[in-house]
Amino acid sequence: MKIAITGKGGVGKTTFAAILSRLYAAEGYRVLAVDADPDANLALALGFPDEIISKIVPIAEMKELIAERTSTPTDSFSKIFKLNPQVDDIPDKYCTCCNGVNLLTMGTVESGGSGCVCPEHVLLKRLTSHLVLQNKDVVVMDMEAGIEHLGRGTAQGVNTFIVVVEPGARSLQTYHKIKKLASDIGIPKIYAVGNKIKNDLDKAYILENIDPEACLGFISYNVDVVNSDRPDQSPFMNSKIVEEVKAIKLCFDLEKR
Ligand SMILES: Nc1ncnc2c1ncn2[C@@H]1O[C@H](COP(=O)(O)OP(=O)(O)OP(=O)(O)O)[C@@H](O)[C@H]1O
Repeated sequence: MKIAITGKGGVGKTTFAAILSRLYAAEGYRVLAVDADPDANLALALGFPDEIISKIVPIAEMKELIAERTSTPTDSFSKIFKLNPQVDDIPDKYCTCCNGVNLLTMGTVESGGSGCVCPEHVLLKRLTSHLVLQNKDVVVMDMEAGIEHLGRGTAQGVNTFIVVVEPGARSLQTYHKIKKLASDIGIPKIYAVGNKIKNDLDKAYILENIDPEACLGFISYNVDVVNSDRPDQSPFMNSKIVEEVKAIKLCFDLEKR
């Protein structure tokens, strides 16, 4: 199963992706968590210690690897390069494992843009679409905020989108844009998780503005989660949010059965 966690900026994608990854790992799944959001720090949210985080090099910054796989020189990338670089060995060789979760950090393609075709981008795109899955494998991708990445095809090969929404009009607007784009790339149904919920009115507002059957559940606004966004902390240490994500995961697993 390859799940992309998407949504507007700051809604809680990284928090949710980290807890979901840890929950699948605790059940014995081989979990590959992919940090595809240049603004996120999925390693931190997963509870990786500082000494491990400081050694992580994003794939997009591995100039020699990109040059070797796309057959371009490292110093000045030529305009001619391989569009089908070998990527099958990359997850095993370059991911960092901690707390039962294998993490692959994609990084930023500086020269990006919606139509970007450069060696770095070609490698990342091929990598996400070729993450090979076996029976008990789950790939959880923490996506860049918004919808531009869908246009760039970063989510190729993903079979499920979970959109994190908060009770606000802009976040729900993003949900509808993602729904449309997902359907354009052949994903008929997307799911939603309501985050930062303060009361029943928040829940009702979300349910009125999305397809109610797409809603997997809600996560309460929790000030301890804000405080867990610090080194050597993780939202996974907060039992209340973990229980809420467990209930959401159960609903999702039943849907997918
Ligand atoms: N349920 C919650 N209650 C309170 N704060 C939360 C909750 N979920 C997430 N947050 C806080 O909201 C902020 C944004 O969360 P997070 O980084 O997970 O969002 P994101 O969607 O990945 O953001 P970005 O788009 O910037 O990558 C963080 O400070 C996080 O601690």
